[in-house]
Amino acid sequence: MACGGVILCNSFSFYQKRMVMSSRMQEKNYGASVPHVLSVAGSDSGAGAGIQADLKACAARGVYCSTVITSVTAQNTVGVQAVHAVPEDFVAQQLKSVLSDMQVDVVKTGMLPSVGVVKVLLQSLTEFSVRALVVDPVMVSTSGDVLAGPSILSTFREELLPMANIVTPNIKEASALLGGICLKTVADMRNAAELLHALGPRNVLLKGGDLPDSSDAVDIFFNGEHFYELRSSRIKTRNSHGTGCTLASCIAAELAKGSPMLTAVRVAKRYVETALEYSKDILIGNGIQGPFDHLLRLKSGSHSFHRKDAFNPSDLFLYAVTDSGMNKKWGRPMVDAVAAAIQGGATVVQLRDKDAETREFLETAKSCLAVCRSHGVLLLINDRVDVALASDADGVHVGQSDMPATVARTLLGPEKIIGVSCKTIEQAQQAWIGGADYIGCGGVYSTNTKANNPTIGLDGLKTVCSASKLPVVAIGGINASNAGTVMEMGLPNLKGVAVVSALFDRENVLAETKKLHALLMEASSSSKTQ
Ligand SMILES: Nc1ncnc2c1ncn2[C@@H]1O[C@H](COP(=O)(O)OP(=O)(O)O)[C@@H](O)[C@H]1O
Ligand SMILES: Cc1ncc(COP(=O)(O)O)c(N)n1
Ligand SMILES: [Mg+2]
Repeated sequence: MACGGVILCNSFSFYQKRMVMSSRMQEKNYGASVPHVLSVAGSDSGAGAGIQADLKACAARGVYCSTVITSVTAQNTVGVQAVHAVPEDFVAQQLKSVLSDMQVDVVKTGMLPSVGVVKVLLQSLTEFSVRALVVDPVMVSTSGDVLAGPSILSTFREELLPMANIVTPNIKEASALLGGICLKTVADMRNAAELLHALGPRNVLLKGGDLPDSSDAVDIFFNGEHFYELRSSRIKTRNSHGTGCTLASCIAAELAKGSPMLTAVRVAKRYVETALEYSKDILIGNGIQGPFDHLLRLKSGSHSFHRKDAFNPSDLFLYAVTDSGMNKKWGRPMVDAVAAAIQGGATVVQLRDKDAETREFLETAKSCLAVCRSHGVLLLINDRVDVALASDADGVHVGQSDMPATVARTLLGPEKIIGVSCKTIEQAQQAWIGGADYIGCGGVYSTNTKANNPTIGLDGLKTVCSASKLPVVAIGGINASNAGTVMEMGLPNLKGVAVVSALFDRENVLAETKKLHALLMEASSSSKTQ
């Protein structure tokens, strides 16, 4: 029986090395090491598969990925146009550079174009210990182009597979490794997985993405004792280029985080399925097989929806905060009220609904967002970071007992807008440190929309505005009778007023918004001339 996986051969020295290294680093206070996968694979210029897929998969799974490039392919969604192998001694140099310096947890292999490259890799693995080796025995691209010829097969079988903690062939690769046997059914796949296991890898995952006539995507996992049939529905999409590379990288990433093998495989399969489902309609390239979006960020067709500019403090000028109770009372859907406020001159809308069920809130957010986007007006969501993310609204507004701005910023990313309700200088300072874009300051006057909310008055507003490093919108009991007074004070950083009842607890939202807008225009021009 062969060695049976890197972990058994080298685990002691790995842990020893890691302990010495990390204590040295900690002494110097450089911080904690992170899970790390080294991908040894080919470059795909179209970036759907190969090294590029591995980098994206590891990034998506929260694992650092270093890369040793074995081959450079000129490739796109049509196929592989040319292959340029990296000289073997240069592959060796890359391996040495990475492994002699960085603490690699798991090595994942993809395209290994020659016997020499496999030998160089195996040599490095004897010099530098890692916890696990994931082998994706890439041979032929889905487009049918050869990435590693049949001369590689015996080295794979006799030298690489025995070192692997897991090998992840697709149907064609399994067939080639087993001398050309025919794989047509799940039963054939089980049989092949067992035969492959006998070659020495600790675990086998035989991927069935290309199994003919299967309505499910079925993979067979075999650990030498048990078979597991991993099934998911087959997603109808052309965008499946790089699924194999991604699956293997994700397995490596999960192993690097410390997951057991079967868990890593299950997570990886679920991840590929999720990414394919998300990306099923995106269009990149004109060939038959497109790449998918590993980071679940590319929104198909949504670019026409995007607002023109980043946050501009003058957007706070007339800030409409909705109230579902008021709109119900007046018998109008939220989206109509929002449309009327925008037509009347509202410059930003905040969707505030403390009672709605999540599904209903999300639907409302999506329909209001469509209206806001078509008018170039920002839509913020009160409190619910999840709803802001799910609807792709422009940001959130959080109160002092909601999610802290700094946590919301981590979840929402750098470009979403975050507003924080503040009553004091300290809270305003904290909002700034937490990465907020503006603060809402109040209640300036007393209001029915918020119970037990002490007012800070115009003096409190002035105190906070003077100290704030962020633009401020005044809130709380503001209406047509007092908005002028607030704006005419000409307070530093005060960019506008936020209004609830004065717009939405009225019969005619359009008329009320227009009135308030006109009044604010007049007040701000008179404060400028003072
Ligand atoms: N259309 C699909 N829907 C869902 N999962 C898929 C689909 N195509 C492939 N997969 C999954 O993606 C992974 C990679 O499989 P496969 O495409 O067979 O590998 P390769 O890219 O190496 O040919 C497997 O887990 C497989 O089940
Ligand atoms: C550099 C490189 N590595 C691997 C693959 C396999 O990916 P797929 O099976 O999705 O074509 C590829 N096409 N190119
Ligand atoms: Mg493949």
